[in-house]
Amino acid sequence: MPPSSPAAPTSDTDRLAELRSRIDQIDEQMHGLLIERSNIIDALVEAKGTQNSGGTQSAGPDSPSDAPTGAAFRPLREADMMRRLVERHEGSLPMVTVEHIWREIISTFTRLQADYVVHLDGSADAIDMRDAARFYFGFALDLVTEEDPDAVVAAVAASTTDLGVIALTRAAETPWWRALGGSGPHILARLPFLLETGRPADMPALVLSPPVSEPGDPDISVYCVTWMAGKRPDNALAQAGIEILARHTSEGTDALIAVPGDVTIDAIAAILQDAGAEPGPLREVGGYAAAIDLDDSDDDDF
Ligand SMILES: O=C(O)C(=O)C[C@]1(C(=O)O)C=C[C@@H](O)C=C1
Repeated sequence: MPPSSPAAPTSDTDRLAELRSRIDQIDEQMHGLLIERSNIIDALVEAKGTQNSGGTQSAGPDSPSDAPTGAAFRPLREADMMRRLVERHEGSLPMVTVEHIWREIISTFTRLQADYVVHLDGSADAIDMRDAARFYFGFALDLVTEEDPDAVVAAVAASTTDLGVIALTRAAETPWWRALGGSGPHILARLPFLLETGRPADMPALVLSPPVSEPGDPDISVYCVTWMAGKRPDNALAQAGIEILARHTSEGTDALIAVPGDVTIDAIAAILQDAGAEPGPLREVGGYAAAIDLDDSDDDDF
């Protein structure tokens, strides 16, 4: 028998090798771009002044800052970036996967600017809460589970750097939001940001932070308000696009409401008054970027 010679490459194996080589090139480009992005973040950290505020250590990518986390976070900028990703996206890669990759990148670069931990609401389902926190803040971050929403608020209030995540429960056990606002914690974001039926990490939650240095003008402002027990101004509020995020009723009703940015505080008070709810003073306690509903999109690629 003649010695067998190696099989000549078939056109299929050629094609496979060519595609893998193209994937390697793309991976190299992506890696190079991430390295370039991290170099830009180093310069941005200096420009933003989020470096170590006066300690002996110099802060840089290897030594996260002890500057307030609020100085590092730019939630509205993050929302703009996410909107552009949604607009540009096409093809078979699920949009929520793109969101996840970018959340990991942004969280990592935030972590280079401020050293913080995230306090989680232990009264919520532990797996759902952890999924939401990991999806939004990445896998490198320290998570601390607190007993309940009040303990999360207290932990964020006791720190200049830490964040909190509280599950949104319409009928709340306590009016935990009373301690928000002013120099206390603020609501910074609402999760999830991209809405899609069946998406992973879909537990509705609010993110708390120390006051951010440039809060900007959020699409949705969040207010605390009280009204008379037994009154249900839900429909009147809904007609103005106002959502009751959570409420707690004892002698009166304490509510946390989400209000479109163009509705004034006087207009909210008037709606409640007209509905016979006799509201107390309204206090703004934060705001967030409006979510993007992928199910509503005209684009079939989602
Ligand atoms: O733009 C900034 O101010 C940044 O710090 C950069 C960056 C990012 O990685 O793109 C990180 C954190 C902010 O929340 C927003 C964006």
